[in-house]
Amino acid sequence: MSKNKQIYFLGYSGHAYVAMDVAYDNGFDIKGYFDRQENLDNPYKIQYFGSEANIDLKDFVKDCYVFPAMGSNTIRKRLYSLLNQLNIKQLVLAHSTAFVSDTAVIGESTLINPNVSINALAKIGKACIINTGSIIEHECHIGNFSHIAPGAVLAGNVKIGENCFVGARAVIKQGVSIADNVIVGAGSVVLNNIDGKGTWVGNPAKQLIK
Ligand SMILES: CC(=O)SCCNC(=O)CCNC(=O)[C@H](O)C(C)(C)COP(=O)(O)OP(=O)(O)OC[C@H]1O[C@@H](n2cnc3c(N)ncnc32)[C@H](O)[C@@H]1OP(=O)(O)O
Repeated sequence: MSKNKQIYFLGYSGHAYVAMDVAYDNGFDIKGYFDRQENLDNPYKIQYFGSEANIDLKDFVKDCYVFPAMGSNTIRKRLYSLLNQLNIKQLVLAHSTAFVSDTAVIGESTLINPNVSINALAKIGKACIINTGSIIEHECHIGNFSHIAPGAVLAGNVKIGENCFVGARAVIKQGVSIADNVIVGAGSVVLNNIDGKGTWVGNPAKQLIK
């Protein structure tokens, strides 16, 4: 099979399983995975090659793609940066049931899961997760390493910073801007801008102070 259809994964747990389904949906041959520890369940019956930190990764993967598939924004950012430094081939993985406008711009190593809609002129950063069934409306911007969880809705012109997490089924009102490093709880409804980092929950969303 051509190297253009061969891919290695960094990480092999719940989030990676979903990303692997998207890779298979795109006709990729998964060559195996790197992780700190071997996944002994190995539900996809793929080969383990050890930790990416312990080998000459670029030489090992040659001209194949590598996808950072960790649910943690922080770890995904670190792995993305490693791939970038080593000049290893990265790509956008988008499931065939997702709608992505031709006018949308998507950064490399971003995962777009089944039944997502990404509408006109949206801009999505690098190594983001646009999770199952979420809706990213026209002209939304999402910063690098952010995760939009299943079923979340970003109405038109919403801006989300870097390293954010928008919980499952959260709704962000049109035109709202959210700063870097913000967490929005599952099912929360954000009606106003969020200017500093922190966790916001409820309808209307309020900052969670513990
Ligand atoms: C494929 C996937 O699985 S992707 C992952 C999808 N997962 C999600 O979307 C989950 C998102 N996470 C949440 O919503 C979490 O509850 C968080 C991050 C907002 C808060 O978590 P924690 O900091 O652990 O808060 P904790 O559970 O201690 O709750 C603190 C308070 O906030 C309230 N609260 C927590 N989450 C929410 C929420 N989503 N909406 C409203 N209130 C909430 C709690 O009821 C509690 O209130 P109390 O103090 O009056 O009892």
